[in-house]
Amino acid sequence: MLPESLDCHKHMIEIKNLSFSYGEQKVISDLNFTVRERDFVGVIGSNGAGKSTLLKMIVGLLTPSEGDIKLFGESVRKFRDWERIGYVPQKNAFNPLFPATVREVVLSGLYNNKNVFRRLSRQQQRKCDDALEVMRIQNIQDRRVGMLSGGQQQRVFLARALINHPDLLILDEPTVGIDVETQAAFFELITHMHAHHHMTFLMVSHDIDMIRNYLGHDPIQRNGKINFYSHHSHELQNCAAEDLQHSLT
Ligand SMILES: Nc1ncnc2c1ncn2[C@@H]1O[C@H](COP(=O)(O)OP(=O)(O)OP(=O)(O)O)[C@@H](O)[C@H]1O
Repeated sequence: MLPESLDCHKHMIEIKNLSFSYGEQKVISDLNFTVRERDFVGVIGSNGAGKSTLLKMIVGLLTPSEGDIKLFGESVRKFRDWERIGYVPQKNAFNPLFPATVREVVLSGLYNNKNVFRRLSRQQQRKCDDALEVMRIQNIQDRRVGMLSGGQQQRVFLARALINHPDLLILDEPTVGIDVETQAAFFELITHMHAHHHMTFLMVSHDIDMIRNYLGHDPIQRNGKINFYSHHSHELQNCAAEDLQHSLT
């Protein structure tokens, strides 16, 4: 562990004494956990362990029964800067009749209450082109999303999450329904983003091999049936070296 003075990595997510129950069923109990800038945290656990519930609390879709979550230093209850966070929920599926095209869905990642009715700028269209290219879906951008395969739809959701260049990407089993080849390419892409673009990741996955290969064999923390694996950049490199590397990439 580095001394406090060298820990220059900001806290992206701070979880304190967090508990959550659905009625009588307690799903998360007294969880304390911190995700720092540039960490890659993998969350593994059996079905029903509470992983999705945890992510939903982090992105403000569920309210904790007890405790608090801070995002970029601010309580999730007051947090408004959602553009800094990309979130891909589990088991997305569009109704086949859903009328939007791939491009429209990806662009919708840019909308907030303020600009939903504004004309999109050239820069925003470029961001969309970049996100489509990264997920290799430029060739299907004019197709209706409801008509695509599950794996193609998942790529659309990922492109939508990436369009704002978020600082923090939260992914709930992002490769479910994606073929093995695309899964490998996807993991390569996100590990590249982590290593070279200094993004922070929190990812639920059932792919224990991928998690262990990238984050090590032993969980750094357990809560009930949930195991947390992490690549702590702040423990592996000192900040000056990292900043130099950042300025060179
Ligand atoms: N809306 C809900 N109302 C009541 N109980 C729920 C609700 N959503 C989830 N649960 C229950 O809470 C528990 C945790 O569910 P959650 O979806 O967080 O688990 P998970 O670890 O993500 O599981 P999986 O790996 O199967 O996706 C399960 O027992 C589930 O049945």
